[in-house]
Amino acid sequence: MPDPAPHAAPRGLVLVNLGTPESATPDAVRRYLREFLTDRRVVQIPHIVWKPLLDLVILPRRSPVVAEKYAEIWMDGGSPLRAYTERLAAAVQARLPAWRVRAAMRYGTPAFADAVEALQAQGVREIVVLPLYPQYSTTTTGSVEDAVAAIRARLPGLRIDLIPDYHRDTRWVAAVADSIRAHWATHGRGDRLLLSFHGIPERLVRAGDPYAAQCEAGTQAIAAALGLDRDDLLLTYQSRFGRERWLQPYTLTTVEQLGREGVRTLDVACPGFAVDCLETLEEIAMQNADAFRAAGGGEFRYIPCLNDGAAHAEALAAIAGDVAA
Ligand SMILES: C=CC1=C(C)c2cc3[nH]c(cc4nc(cc5[nH]c(cc1n2)c(C)c5CCC(=O)O)C(CCC(=O)O)=C4C)c(C)c3C=C
Ligand SMILES: [Fe+2]
Ligand SMILES: [Fe+2]
Repeated sequence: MPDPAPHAAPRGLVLVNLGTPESATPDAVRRYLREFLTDRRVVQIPHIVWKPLLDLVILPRRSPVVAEKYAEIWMDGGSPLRAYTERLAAAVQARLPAWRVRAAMRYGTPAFADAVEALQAQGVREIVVLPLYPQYSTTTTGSVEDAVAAIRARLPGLRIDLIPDYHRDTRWVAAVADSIRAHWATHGRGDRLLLSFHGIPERLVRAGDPYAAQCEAGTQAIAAALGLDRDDLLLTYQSRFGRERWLQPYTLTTVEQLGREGVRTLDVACPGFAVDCLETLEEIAMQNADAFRAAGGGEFRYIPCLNDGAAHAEALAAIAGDVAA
């Protein structure tokens, strides 16, 4: 391939994460949850039933409780999910000088459509969209695909490619394995290693969502990269919402069981989350850690997400570069 012409239009890369409230207040949490939980990719209950339930019961009850949880993890740069995603985009930009890299959120700000339009205004004609979900799910990546379809219809002159998943990409797997090894180098290897992924309803997997299979395949790849057998790792699912049966085993039930068994040191990583957020910093590192100890367990050692670390930025830059090659 010849080098691109010196005045070739720059390529765009949009790293898309879920979204998060603007502030740790009940009002901001309510606005965020309302947008998120009315996406039909996320909740499939007919709106005629779901909207009144959401507005009259779920949001009034949940928003103040969840706002307090956000307040416990809030950072100087705002919500951890947004702050880390923006730092990650800057770290990827540093590795792709010929590109224009932006962070965007599927719900809330910086809005995905605004990021794409800003790139277009900078002269970008080809955009790679990288949802920050290593494993594909209709509930997450599928929703970003909907947003891409809407933009394509509105801006037909743009070429937009989307990376559906990277759960077995060797560079990403190596970055996760290295982060676990680095934790062991500092703290020593724990008695057990558990990988906790965000859950989804089992119903969606039965209907064809590949998410669970990708969590399993990624776990096998991470085990192999660590030189372990698959049986040396536990894979569990967290963050259940609602009454339906979600993917099993549940993280909370498992850590309580491990605590009852008297496990002294438990290492926990969350490789489905690109960056730390409410579901890792509060649910795992606080709630699940407390539950483990209350059940009789010893030390619960949370291994942070890849966040804006060099290995992560390099892996994502390489994954995006492959699409454009
Ligand atoms: C309604 C059901 C939900 C599905 C399905 C779901 C799938 C899903 N979510 C993530 C990643 C994240 N979820 C986060 C928060 C969060 N998720 C749900 C519900 C569902 N998620 C809710 C209601 C919330 C908000 C918190 C709460 O009210 O309990 C976050 C963190 C956001 C933050 O601001 O820090 C992430 C990230 C994945 C990967 C996924 C499916 C695979
Ligand atoms: Fe979620
Ligand atoms: Fe949660």
